[in-house]
Amino acid sequence: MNQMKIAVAGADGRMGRMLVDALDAAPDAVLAGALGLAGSPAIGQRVGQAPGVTIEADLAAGLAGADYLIDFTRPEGTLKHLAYCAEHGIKLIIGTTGFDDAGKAAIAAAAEKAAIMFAPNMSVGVNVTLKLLELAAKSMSEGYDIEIIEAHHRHKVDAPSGTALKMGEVIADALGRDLDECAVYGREGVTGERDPSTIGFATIRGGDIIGDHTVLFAGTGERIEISHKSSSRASYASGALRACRFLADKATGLYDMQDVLALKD
Ligand SMILES: NC(=O)C1=CN([C@@H]2O[C@H](COP(=O)(O)OP(=O)(O)OC[C@H]3O[C@@H](n4cnc5c(N)ncnc54)[C@H](OP(=O)(O)O)[C@@H]3O)[C@@H](O)[C@H]2O)C=CC1
Ligand SMILES: O=C(O)C1=N[C@H](C(=O)O)C[C@H](O)C1
Repeated sequence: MNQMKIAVAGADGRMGRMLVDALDAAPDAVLAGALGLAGSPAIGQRVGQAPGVTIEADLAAGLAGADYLIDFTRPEGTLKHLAYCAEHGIKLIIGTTGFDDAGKAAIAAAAEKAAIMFAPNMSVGVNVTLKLLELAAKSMSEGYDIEIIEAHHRHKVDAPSGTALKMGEVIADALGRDLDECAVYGREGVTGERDPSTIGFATIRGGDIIGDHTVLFAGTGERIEISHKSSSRASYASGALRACRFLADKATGLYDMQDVLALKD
């Protein structure tokens, strides 16, 4: 079998370790390289079951044998990796969240030179939930207040989560609204009555919560809650491998998990 040669960025991180394990278990893929942050004690450490793979800070060394890079790091790290992958035609699977508009534009531009998967949540369940939210928002466009509540572990550095923001975008699009104009990120003090055109966000951080998202449609006399709860990071890792398989025959272009799961209209 022709195995996919996949490198992992942030190989010593929570998702990086999970991805290395998933690659070790995948019959159609092999860990072909590993990247770490320069200065980290992880540099030079051996990872995975494939012989000779060590965590490298130097991109040329870490990516020498790879056709794919899976990157769950930080926006500044991903953008550095992005430039290298675009230049060398390495397919890039981006799970990192917290990009600003300039970062997102750089990803779109790089997709003209390499195939890129960019999704704030690679789990099948969350991506099906996005589809359910589109339907719910269209059916409850009047008379329902929409609030998005997310909870994550104490180490998470960005808020709201990339998934919560994506949920907001999907709902705003379905309602013909612009999320930048209607999002309310937290409330404090005398806020006045709720504006029905807004989409509210609430963020919880604590302990080892892997990732919970609930969208509340609160009407008169009833409320609907659509929730997804992660109980293992394995679902993100298996989604990332599925994304690699999807990119196998793509040379360029920007894709998301809705493409992988054929959930686009
Ligand atoms: N799309 C999805 O399905 C999912 C997305 N995520 C996202 O993935 C990202 C990583 O999450 P998680 O694994 O929990 O985070 P961790 O902090 O556990 O891991 C991050 C890794 O990236 C490395 N890193 C940090 N900064 C840089 C940099 N500037 N350049 C290169 N490498 C860097 C870290 O190195 P060091 O340890 O030395 O700091 C570490 O190895 C987050 O943005 C998170 O939101 C998470 C889960 C699922
Ligand atoms: O940082 C995390 O852990 C997660 N981040 C992603 C996000 O910001 O949505 C995906 C998942 O919720 C876990």
